[in-house]
Amino acid sequence: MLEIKNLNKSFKQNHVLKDISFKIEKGEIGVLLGKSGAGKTTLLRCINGLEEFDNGKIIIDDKINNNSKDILTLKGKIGMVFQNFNLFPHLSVIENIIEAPVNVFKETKKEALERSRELLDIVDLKDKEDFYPYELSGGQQQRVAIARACALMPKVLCFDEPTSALDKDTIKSIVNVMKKLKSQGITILIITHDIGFANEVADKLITISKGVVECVEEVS
Ligand SMILES: Nc1ncnc2c1ncn2[C@@H]1O[C@H](COP(=O)(O)OP(=O)(O)OP(=O)(O)O)[C@@H](O)[C@H]1O
Repeated sequence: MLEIKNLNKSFKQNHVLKDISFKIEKGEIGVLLGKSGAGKTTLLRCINGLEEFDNGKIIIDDKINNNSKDILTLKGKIGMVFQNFNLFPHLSVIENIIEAPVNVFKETKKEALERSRELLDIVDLKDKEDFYPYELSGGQQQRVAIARACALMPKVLCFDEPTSALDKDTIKSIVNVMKKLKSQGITILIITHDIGFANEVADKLITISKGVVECVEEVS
């Protein structure tokens, strides 16, 4: 579950996020819509702890982040898949996925490898574990990035424009992966300008206009 309560964020005099509040239940997909400059990326960066916010709360299950100093309480609970995937070019697919669990979270390699292979199965890339990012298509790299973010077992997974630069069939495979993750109880938040994709995956459409939540719509 991800809940944002009365979150405010300014860059100097520019009040970019104004009293943002909404909630996405466990295993739901929320999509953030809004014109360029509305504040979507800034909100995602606040949720991920990449940006400090002025006041308000970010709640993930039973953990509360009142401001960025509390982000440690949420560490590992939020995963992020970036628009450019951010894979390590010199590491193979499986090495990319186990890197953070082993080096940052000090899991044993055996443990990390086991879960990574399960994740590669979910993203349908079982046969690509020894490939390097440059040997993969854009959609395959996207799926590796998703598996890597999931390797830390996040409660909430955020995506910034996951379908930009992908063709229709590849988008379909990303939709399938998202639905599988959702069925495992992961809460997902996506920024997209792709309305067709939004309608296909979203349980909730959250529209932001000039830093204000304009409407929250349940999708049946
Ligand atoms: N680091 C920063 N310093 C100052 N102002 C910023 C910074 N980052 C974003 N802004 C401002 O915050 C506002 C919202 O930007 P943001 O990138 O969140 O919009 P967006 O909805 O994600 O837009 P897009 O769809 O074009 O990516 C803009 O007015 C932008 O100029």
